[in-house]
Amino acid sequence: MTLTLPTEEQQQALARAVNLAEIEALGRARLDQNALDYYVSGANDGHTLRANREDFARIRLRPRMLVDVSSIDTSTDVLGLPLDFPVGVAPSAFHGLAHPDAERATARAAASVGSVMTLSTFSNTPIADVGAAAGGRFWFQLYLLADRELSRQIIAQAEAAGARALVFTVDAPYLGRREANERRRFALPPHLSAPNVASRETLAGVDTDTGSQLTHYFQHLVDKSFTWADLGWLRQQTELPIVLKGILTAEDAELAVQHGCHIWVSNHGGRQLDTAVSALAALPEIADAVAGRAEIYLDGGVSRGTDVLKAIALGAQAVFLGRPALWGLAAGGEAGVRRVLELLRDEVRLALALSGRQNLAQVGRDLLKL
Ligand SMILES: Cc1cc2nc3c(=O)[nH]c(=O)nc-3n(C[C@H](O)[C@H](O)[C@H](O)COP(=O)(O)O)c2cc1C
Ligand SMILES: CCCCC(=O)C(=O)O
Repeated sequence: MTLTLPTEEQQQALARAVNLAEIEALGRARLDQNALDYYVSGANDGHTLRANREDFARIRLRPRMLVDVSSIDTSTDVLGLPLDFPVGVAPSAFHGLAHPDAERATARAAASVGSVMTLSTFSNTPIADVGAAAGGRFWFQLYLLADRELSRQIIAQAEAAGARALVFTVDAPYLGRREANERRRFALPPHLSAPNVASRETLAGVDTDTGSQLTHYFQHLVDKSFTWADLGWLRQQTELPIVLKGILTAEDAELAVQHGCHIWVSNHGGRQLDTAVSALAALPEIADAVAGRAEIYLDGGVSRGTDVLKAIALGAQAVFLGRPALWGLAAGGEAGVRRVLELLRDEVRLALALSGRQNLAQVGRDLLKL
């Protein structure tokens, strides 16, 4: 289905939305079943998908009183890039399923509020075009392809387009089973392609007889044999900082540091190994193991300003939004993603003030009732 643009009425509803849940409802209403299945799905029974949210809600805060909170500073920086607030956009494939402006809209929105967008290898928009829209505020997410030469070219394109970091996703040698996508045979609509990795013809040639076209497509392209021992190859391909996305244990965090990488704690939004630990629950052991030797980020289940503070209290430098950004994009393109980021920015500011903290440096484990 080719998407229409949001109506005047839908744009007004977006402007009136008071939280991310309301924007999710607006975004969902604009999507067809194919796209909706793809966005909402977790792997298998969705235990990890739910745990990401539940673990944020479970932790209680220990606010301090009678602190001068007349001025609040939400700023931070990630790998030297200043952020107005500690929230970026996680990589997700195929923004063209949500809005005709696709990844360009997401990039512009993130840049306009001093955030950062992570662009997926499987974008519907060429890397260079997103780089131009992002004004330097983008990181590039790499899926390492079995075709190393193609991977090398993709990394070079990301560098040339101004990416500030390479986010290497390590939790998906195979895609997890998103069963709704298999049942209804998820496929990219004919007007969309994945220009960084393959032509539309290649995509169309992938078997769709048995389940999700996406899974077959991915399985056929991605390198499943890559190990820690191969990271040296990746290091040789780029000067950019490398962030390993999908780390869930202290053991892997230690290896990441030894290999000179930064760490993105994530279970891929519950879409890979079901019953894997929630992102928030994985964070403390990782922060303890890393002990300041690398930067740590987190995604999975973030939907409130208090969630952001909890992740920071447990050792994250910043958090990233997967589905919430997609709901914003579906609800209103660039304006929708911007609205999501602005709402969260304002929630972070208020949560800091009501916690008796003036800035993020004052957010530590003593904010939490553990
Ligand atoms: C529709 C969708 C597509 C995704 N595509 C990618 C991708 O291309 N590369 C990647 O590393 N992660 C991908 N992810 C995972 C996100 O980067 C992120 O880890 C996850 O969505 C965070 O959880 P949240 O949705 O609860 O915020 C995708 C997630 C979703 C929902
Ligand atoms: C073919 C792109 C896979 C994107 C992905 O990582 C996901 O759907 O979770």
